[in-house]
Amino acid sequence: MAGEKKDVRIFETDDELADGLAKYTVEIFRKLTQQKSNFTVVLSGGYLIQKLRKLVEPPYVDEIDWSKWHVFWVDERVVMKDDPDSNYRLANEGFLLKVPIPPAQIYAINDNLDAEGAADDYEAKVKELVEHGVVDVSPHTKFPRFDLMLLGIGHDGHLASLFPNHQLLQEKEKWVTFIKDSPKPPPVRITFTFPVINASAYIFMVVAGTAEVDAVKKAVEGDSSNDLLPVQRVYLEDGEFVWILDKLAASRLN
Ligand SMILES: O=C(O)[C@H](O)[C@@H](O)[C@H](O)[C@H](O)COP(=O)(O)O
Repeated sequence: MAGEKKDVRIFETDDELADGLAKYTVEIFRKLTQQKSNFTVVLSGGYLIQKLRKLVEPPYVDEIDWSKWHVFWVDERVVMKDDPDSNYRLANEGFLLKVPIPPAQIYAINDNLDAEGAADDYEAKVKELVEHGVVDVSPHTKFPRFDLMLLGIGHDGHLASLFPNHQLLQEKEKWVTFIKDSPKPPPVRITFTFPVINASAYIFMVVAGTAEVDAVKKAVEGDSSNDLLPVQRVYLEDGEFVWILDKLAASRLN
């Protein structure tokens, strides 16, 4: 994670973090939609969704033109959309149902397909949206360039479904791929690859509580080991990576 601008914002309480996350999301939305009419947002699963709770309340909810939003998932579990493990379901119930984003602009995975089929289908969908000018494209790498990725990490430093020491960390061609042996259950998932993540305009990495303190310290402060965590392998070619932490997640930072 060298190269790009690194920004660390620390909040005292969970409510202040949710407030800050809503405020920065509004700021980025306003900034980017001065030039264009679409705002492409990528969500992870995990507790990120619950941290978006202030964005769906006044004043923030009224500061966004939700008709401009197009919503994607950085990773998804290969389960039915109504399964308790579905990241779509989590986001839908905790966030999307509370805001007027046109349903056709919410891109869930096809839950009738197996992992490989769902990954190919999702990549084809993103390609179509690139062709129609909905999703931008990186002028350097030709990978899709999403406006804002709202992500979380695991205690092992994974992001999306890109886990330590897994061969998917090496994927350089595909936009979307699949995994059948995820160490975090459930095992079968699809995920965006590093080249897609690295093409993003903004990433907000939201971490709260003590579970990921070591991963946060290693990623934010760096270390001399060659054993990079997945989150340390993010290298935004032309973007901004913002850590949004509560004071517990930041408690081991110098
Ligand atoms: O499907 C998933 O498991 C998530 O999308 C995953 O990428 C998540 O963002 C991190 O694992 C952090 O999860 P927690 O917030 O639960 O720690």
